[in-house]
Amino acid sequence: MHPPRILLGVNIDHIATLRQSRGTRYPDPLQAALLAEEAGADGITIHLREDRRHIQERDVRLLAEVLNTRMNLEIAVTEEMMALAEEVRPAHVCLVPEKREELTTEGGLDVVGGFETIRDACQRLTAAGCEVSLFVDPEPEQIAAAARAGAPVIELHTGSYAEATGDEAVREHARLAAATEMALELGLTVNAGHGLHYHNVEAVAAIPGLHELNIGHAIIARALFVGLKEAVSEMKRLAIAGQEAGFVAALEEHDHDHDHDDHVH
Ligand SMILES: CC(=O)[C@@H](O)[C@H](O)COP(=O)(O)O
Ligand SMILES: NCC(=O)COP(=O)(O)O
Repeated sequence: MHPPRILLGVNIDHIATLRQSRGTRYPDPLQAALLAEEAGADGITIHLREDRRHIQERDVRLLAEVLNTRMNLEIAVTEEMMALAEEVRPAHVCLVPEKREELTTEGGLDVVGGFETIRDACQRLTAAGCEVSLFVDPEPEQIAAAARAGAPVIELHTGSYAEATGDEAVREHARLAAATEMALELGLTVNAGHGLHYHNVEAVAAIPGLHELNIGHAIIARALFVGLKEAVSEMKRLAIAGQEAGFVAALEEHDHDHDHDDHVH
């Protein structure tokens, strides 16, 4: 059976990065979110960092009022962030690790190490009506812990894949595929994101069973040259093409295995 179409969540953090770099009112993340939705974004992702380097609390509250799709709010597991999420109640909350000195999110959440805190956070957010996702590296023990913690969704950190080249990229891609398969077997919904761009997105979208890709930096960067709507719709087209190619490849592999079995018997 044909899988449901893969979804694209557009991360608009870096619209706010540009605004904050001068303390102006522009460019406005709200305007970006609405344009992205018009271009086909299935959801809008924002990361409210503790240092407020880009998205501000005001953006979160205003976006909650104007979005036509769904908000995916990325936050660290701190009391301040948890209280805000419980108040705003975004459709999705993705719990992420955070370091002040990092340029961008460097690794996945350590669900094994912080199990009780993360399990309690999942319970609180679920009680507030949010669907919780945990941003994890493609590591079996982290995925198993995410399922035990009660998160219905994980987002696989694709940063290591995005940074790799040659054989290492092939290995990282295989890790993502194996992690997706394992998570699906545990009944989790599997999203993926970080560092995806116009040249590597198709291979990730081809992994069977992925639900949604969250992509920001590359889309906002391309928007400078082609406009945001074009940048979003091009990314969406590539994600869907990648998913389709993965589906065809899986069918061919299945047919090949059957032919092989027929010859053996
Ligand atoms: C958690 C994640 O991978 C990103 O969505 C995150 O938003 C990255 O943070 P910056 O946008 O600050 O790079
Ligand atoms: N969770 C990943 C995300 O939202 C976007 O990350 P990036 O494309 O800005 O690296």
